[in-house]
Amino acid sequence: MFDSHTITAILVLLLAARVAYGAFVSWYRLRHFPGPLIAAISKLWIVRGVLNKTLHLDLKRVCEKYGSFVRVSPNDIVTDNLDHVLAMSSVRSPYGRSEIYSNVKFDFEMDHVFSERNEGRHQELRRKLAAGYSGKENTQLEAGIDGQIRVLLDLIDSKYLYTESQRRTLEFSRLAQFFTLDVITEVAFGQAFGFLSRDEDINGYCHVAEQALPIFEWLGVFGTLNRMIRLPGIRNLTMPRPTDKTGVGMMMGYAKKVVEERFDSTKVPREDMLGSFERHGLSKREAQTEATLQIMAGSDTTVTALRSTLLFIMTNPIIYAKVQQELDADYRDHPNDILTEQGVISDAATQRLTYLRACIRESIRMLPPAFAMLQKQTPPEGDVLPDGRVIPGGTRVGTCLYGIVRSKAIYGEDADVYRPERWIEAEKAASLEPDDRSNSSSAKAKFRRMTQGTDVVFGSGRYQCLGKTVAMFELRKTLATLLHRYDIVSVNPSQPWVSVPANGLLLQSDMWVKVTKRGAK
Ligand code: HEM
Repeated sequence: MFDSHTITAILVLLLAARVAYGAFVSWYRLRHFPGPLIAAISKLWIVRGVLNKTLHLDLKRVCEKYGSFVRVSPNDIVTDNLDHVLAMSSVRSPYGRSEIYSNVKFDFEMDHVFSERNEGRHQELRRKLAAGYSGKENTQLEAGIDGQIRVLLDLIDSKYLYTESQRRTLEFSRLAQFFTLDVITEVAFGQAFGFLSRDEDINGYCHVAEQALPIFEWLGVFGTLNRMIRLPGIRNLTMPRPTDKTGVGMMMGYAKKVVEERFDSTKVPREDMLGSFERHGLSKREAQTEATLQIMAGSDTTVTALRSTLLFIMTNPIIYAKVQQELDADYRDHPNDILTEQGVISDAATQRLTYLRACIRESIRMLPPAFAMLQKQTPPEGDVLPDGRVIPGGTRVGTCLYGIVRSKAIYGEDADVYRPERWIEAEKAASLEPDDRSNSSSAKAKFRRMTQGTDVVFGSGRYQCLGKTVAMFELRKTLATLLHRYDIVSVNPSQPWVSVPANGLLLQSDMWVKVTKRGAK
């Protein structure tokens, strides 16, 4: 018989063979896709990026090094190929959503439109939601947003202006967070939660939501862990509930209460977003989940765009001067219709502010507020790339967003520079040219490509962000009003803010500014 040493040696050999076999199988599946060696056999490469908070930049770096389709984990490919990214989400694409979308499900009884992986139900949900989100059936959208901008202005005027007698500074990132939460609750429920009017993080909501983001990020990397916390028996302890006093649960409770009041068969639906959802057949239960999703999807994203556009403008004196000149000229030329009843710059007026709109677009390009890979999944039969390589069925293919928005091929040699003028120049050149779709190097094609590359920050095709219209509407009006009314400068130019990636979003803090009121222009 074998002695104990021999048995141990055999066991070690068997174990080593099992590990080697596992590594081989793992590598073999996507062997024709280059990438960091460690990524072929484990998720360690992604884990390192998450730990260092550099994953979005690491992805760009590997796409530059290995080509447009790079393997970043045993079953993950990432691409900076804009055409492929658009094709994966197009209406007729055979790709579907990968399981990472299930990670954003917060109500364990029901998927919302962002977590739904069943294509039929996803389409059905979008059909019920689209009109409400588009603003067409929401006659109160502008007035609702104006009301919150008014609260913001009054708060700044009364508490945060820097004057000769009161040398006060403002931590803008915090106020901006309160503002976007109030706007989105106003838009979603027809009544703002009231963060701004109390100038307070009610029940520590923002704090808890911020703390949760890194946890969600890890759950996204380790899908098994994520499935575990949703198991019956465990989920009651780990998942948010409408009875919670803070965090997502608090918003679920608020949504439940408002929807209960609103979805009453004896009442005629209002002309707002919830009313539109009801008219298009969304059930009461679905409306509660969708309204909570709006808060999750629409606040952290829009607030980053608001803060970053302000940051880019106030730290570029030449750009800042041009923005204010444009605003002042519009004020002089249209004194009677630039402001709404609430003293906010009207949406119609913001359409005339070409330069400001270019600034917003350029900020979204430079610092996309949401940059997770948002992996789609190949159909069971796989996909064949134009170069003949086969991506096997069930492979996750993610977007390398920084590789697209900072692409020199699309945006030119100065792709890393904040230059709003690029949009105005490109649009003008495109408008001077006859339409010729066959010419891919034409000014028209170049402008279209730039637009597609930046629009992809909102996703595309059948998965495109439903809140894009609302977000852009809010950004245009808020920035135009703030920059017309105030001079805003950074208190600490060597570190104007702290901005940290978490779960594919950016979290900012310590954005201290000095706000002074501008005279009549
Ligand atoms: C600058 C602000 C925003 C950015 C950058 C952004 C970005 C995105 C992205 C990247 C997606 C996913 C696309 C995909 O799955 O491929 C998405 C989906 C979504 N967003 Fe936004 N978003 C923003 C603002 C908003 C706002 C304000 C709302 C709500 C009013 C909102 C509601 C949604 C919803 C409901 C979805 C799910 C769409 C679906 O699954 O079909 N977003 N957004």
